[in-house]
Amino acid sequence: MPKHEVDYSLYLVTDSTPAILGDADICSVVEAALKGGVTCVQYRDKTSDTGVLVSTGRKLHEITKKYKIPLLINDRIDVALAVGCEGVHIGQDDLDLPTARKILGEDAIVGVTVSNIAEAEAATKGGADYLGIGTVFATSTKENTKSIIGVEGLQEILLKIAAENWPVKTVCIGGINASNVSRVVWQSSGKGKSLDGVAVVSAIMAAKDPEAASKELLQLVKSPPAFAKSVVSAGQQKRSPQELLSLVPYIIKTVNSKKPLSHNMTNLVVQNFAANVALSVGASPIMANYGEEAKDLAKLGGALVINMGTVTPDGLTNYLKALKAYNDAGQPVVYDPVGAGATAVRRSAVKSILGGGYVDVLKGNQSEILSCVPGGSNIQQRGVDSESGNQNLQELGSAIKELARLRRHIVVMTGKTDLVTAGESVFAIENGHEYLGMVTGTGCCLGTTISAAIAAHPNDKLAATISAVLYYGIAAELAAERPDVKGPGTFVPAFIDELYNVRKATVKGDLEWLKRAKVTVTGQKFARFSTMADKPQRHFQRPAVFVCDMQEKFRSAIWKFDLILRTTQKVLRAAKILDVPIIVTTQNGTKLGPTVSELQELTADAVVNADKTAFSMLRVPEIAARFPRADPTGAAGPLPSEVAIVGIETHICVTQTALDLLERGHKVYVLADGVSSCNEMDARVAFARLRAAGAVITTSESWLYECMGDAGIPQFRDVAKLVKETGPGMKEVLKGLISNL
Ligand SMILES: Cc1ncc(COP(=O)(O)OP(=O)(O)O)c(N)n1
Ligand SMILES: Cc1ncsc1CCOP(=O)(O)O
Repeated sequence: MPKHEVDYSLYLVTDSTPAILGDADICSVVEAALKGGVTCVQYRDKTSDTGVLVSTGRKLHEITKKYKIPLLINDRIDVALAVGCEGVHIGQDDLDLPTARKILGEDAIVGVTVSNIAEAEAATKGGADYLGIGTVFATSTKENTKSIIGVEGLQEILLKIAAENWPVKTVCIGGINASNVSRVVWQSSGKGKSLDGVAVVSAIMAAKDPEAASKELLQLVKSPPAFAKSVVSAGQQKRSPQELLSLVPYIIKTVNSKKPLSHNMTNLVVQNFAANVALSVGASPIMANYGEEAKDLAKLGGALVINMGTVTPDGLTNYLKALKAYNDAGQPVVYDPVGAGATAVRRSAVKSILGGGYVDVLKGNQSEILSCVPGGSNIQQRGVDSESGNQNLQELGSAIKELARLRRHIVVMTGKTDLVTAGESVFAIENGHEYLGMVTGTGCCLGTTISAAIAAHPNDKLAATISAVLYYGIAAELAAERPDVKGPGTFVPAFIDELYNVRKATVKGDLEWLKRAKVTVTGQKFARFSTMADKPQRHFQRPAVFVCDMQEKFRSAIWKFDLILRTTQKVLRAAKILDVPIIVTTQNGTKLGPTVSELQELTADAVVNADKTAFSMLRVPEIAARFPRADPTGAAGPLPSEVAIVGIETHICVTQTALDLLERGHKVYVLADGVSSCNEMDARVAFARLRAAGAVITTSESWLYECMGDAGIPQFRDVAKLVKETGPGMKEVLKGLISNL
């Protein structure tokens, strides 16, 4: 097998010690593991003499050859030569890489252990085929490990490899097993960086059934963990503050109606305060610090808050148990690293928690968040200034953006200006009051408020988090302004009241409070919340584009498919310019193929991209959740969306989607130059039906101009340019598709 084709997905490293192998036979264990799907094997035997190493190595090679899987020898180049196997794995203290390469030749596979960027660079430049990155987690299999690097150390090395485009494969090693493998693989991928596989010893060599263990591990390597299904998408991050503001009432109302569980593992000082805040914001609090309970609690659809304000060794064990339980259940977690940089114990607790699971939201003040930057932050802690052009605010924004990207979660940095990011835009929120900083526990209770919002909105955690921060800050302003509030002491009960009052007002449709919102993308002007009565910035308040089932298999069957494809491309390009969310579906993708290749890149940022079997796109739960029953006043539901539909087939999926949207009170634009059916007549009849049902049948160009509403909007020039560029082609589309409708 050419070495560039080696699959490192599940790399078995053997161990012959009784503590791991027991009395099993190494060859039988390796063969069982190969049957289970192991993709690469390393013979690692630290105790046998050379004769045994060579004879066992030869036996193992006979077996691995049968499965067409490469065999490597740990440390010993002489043994690898004697066995005639595919290569070696060398550590930092073994024979050097150039010598190994010289002896074994270019065709041999040479892997090198690395635990930091400098070692990774030297090994890559020295011609290593792959890097064994570790030790990730402490493991009893190898006690004399130089450094435990955690998932963060692993991520840092992978990021560097991606940034430098180093041509080297990567596996991680150390403490990898079925309970953490999909998380580690997932946390190590994204933004160009990824692992090629994982290396394990005890998870297979010590397993009762090595074949079953290998099968399970391989499956876990290839499947994302439960919590990955609802991470913030690129499309969600591109929304404007205005768009996010318009979601706040809906988010607060959903917390009110769902009453989600807010499971607080919080410090001794704020237990009571946090429980009362949870009740005021409409959540159902449980203050449960015993980790064993978390498995059951995680099944109740809520969110977990880990607040390490009064951390203890027992507390840490309990946090890690709860974190795992919520991760396994795919339920969200907020982590508040209280006092993170203050003591060595807390610094180590931060590492354990961030390395021990996935947190959806990391929330803390400036110094706490900067203490969570791997390797420490270079930013001088000067205090957050409110000016949008402020240098420090920009710097802090960049630091938390990096942090959010690295861990693929949301970061909330509180201060005079609160900053929120999921790795792209940094949203700055300037609501709140100085009393918040004069009362113990207000920061902690923001974590509780965020937990309620993300539990109620697991599919849009960014909007939920921003809503929670705004709601909390504005309630504080309202409380501080009350005549009965004389200082921090009287502020506390008033604040709890105002959290309650704002929620109740929102449920009744009174959104006056939200006009105080000051949210912006750092460096830009504040967005203002506008009700429908205020002058909208864009003609359409809540536009969206639905791309229905534009799949490979339909290409030849659909009447004028190539023409509707051109329209779809134009509409999607315009949607990107206008920041209009894109929703995509495929119908029975395994059978009918993916979305056509021409639309892959244009739909990469779609806020939903789902496969379905039902004909209506609204039957996809994720889409249905985004387009619930609307209310034109915004009082009894979100404001109506204005949805443009392109895709196929006009008389089936497009029709059913349009009817479902209309039934939920949304406005529907069916773009006649962007939809089609196999049979032209079916499409014509469908148009008549849709028009009668209240849909607007129009052209893409008309919809785009209506969507913009005003040539004064900043995006107008780009959209007009796009329309002009595609003009001649579109004439053909219109003639071909709708001249005879
Ligand atoms: C795939 C893989 N990665 C790392 C190691 C560790 O090798 P080394 O540093 O030489 O330590 P020992 O294995 O000799 O204890 C490995 N063996 N395989
Ligand atoms: C060989 C090696 N190198 C770093 S950790 C390790 C042992 C990994 O063993 P396990 O998979 O049982 O944790």
